[in-house]
Amino acid sequence: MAMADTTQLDPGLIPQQVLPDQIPVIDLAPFRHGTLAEKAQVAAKIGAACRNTGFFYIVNHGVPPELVADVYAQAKRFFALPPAQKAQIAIEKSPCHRGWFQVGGENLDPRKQTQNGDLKEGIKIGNDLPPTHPLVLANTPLHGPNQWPDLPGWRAVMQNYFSAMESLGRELLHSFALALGLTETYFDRWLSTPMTTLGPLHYPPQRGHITEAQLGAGAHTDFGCLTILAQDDTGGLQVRGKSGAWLAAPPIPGSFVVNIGDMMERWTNGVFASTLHRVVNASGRERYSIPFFFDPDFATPVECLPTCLAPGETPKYPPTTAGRHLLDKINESFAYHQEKQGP
Ligand SMILES: O=C(O)CCC(=O)C(=O)O
Ligand SMILES: [Fe+2]
Repeated sequence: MAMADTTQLDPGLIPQQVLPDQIPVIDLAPFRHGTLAEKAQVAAKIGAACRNTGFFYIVNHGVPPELVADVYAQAKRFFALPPAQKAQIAIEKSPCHRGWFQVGGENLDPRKQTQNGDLKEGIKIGNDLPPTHPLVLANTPLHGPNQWPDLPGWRAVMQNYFSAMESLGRELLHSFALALGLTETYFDRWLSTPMTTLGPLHYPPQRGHITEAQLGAGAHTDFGCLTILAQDDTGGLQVRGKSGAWLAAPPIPGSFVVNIGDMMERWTNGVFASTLHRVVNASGRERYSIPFFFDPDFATPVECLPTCLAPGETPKYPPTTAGRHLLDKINESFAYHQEKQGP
């Protein structure tokens, strides 16, 4: 392929093939429909993955494949618009971090990517709260209305997917609670108005000599509690294994990739791992992915969970809140957001 010939990967960017125990494929059906014992077995597998690389695939998750296909179709429809039309919903116009960001608008590895941000564009879609919602009236950062493009049918598809993923996120938090020795519904008290974000991404093909100075997505850990990712068949997602080697996390049809973010690592005092990952799109093709970030209510206290402190141990992190934690992380990655400090 002529295009691939012009692409040269820095040797450090070539991943190892993943072994099944490094990023396991977990069948969620027995968790969704099974007996208590079957649920406990699935939770134990999820707990083992969260304590290891913090990454796993889920299958039989209950989200219809047609809905996932519709979201890809609508995301591609938006990204194919002329830039001026996309800019009508530019994220810079939003008081609550919603809308389109252009290629380079997010920089997930500012230490290595000193000249350019990530080689991807994206859209941030959150919980669409009206101006009269008490949290919006109280000027709570990151809460408010979405910016919707003027594309018939677009909003309905995104909202359907958003709801399906929110339900799945709640279910996964149930499994996390069981895996941590807590009651299944332990986290539910902090999920009244969870800070959830659907963020379709488009990675243009990357050519030439590819180095860490600009990747599709620079090496980073996710900010929040948990991420549920749909990736297309292009490949390019890499996860840093416990040994320090970069592992390929290839597409598996019908699956989602689930991973732990920094907030969950902090909440569990490091019991669950928030692991570096990155996207190297050397395919010569466009790549699309659809991450969904699931975080609890803004005011949630994030301090060492009761089951995560061994006798004699002290917490590794001072207490914070979910909102403060997310604002700090967003400010590190989105230059435009830095003046929006929050409380
Ligand atoms: O596109 C992907 O496969 C991963 C994206 C990602 O890691 C992120 O947006 O946090
Ligand atoms: Fe990520």
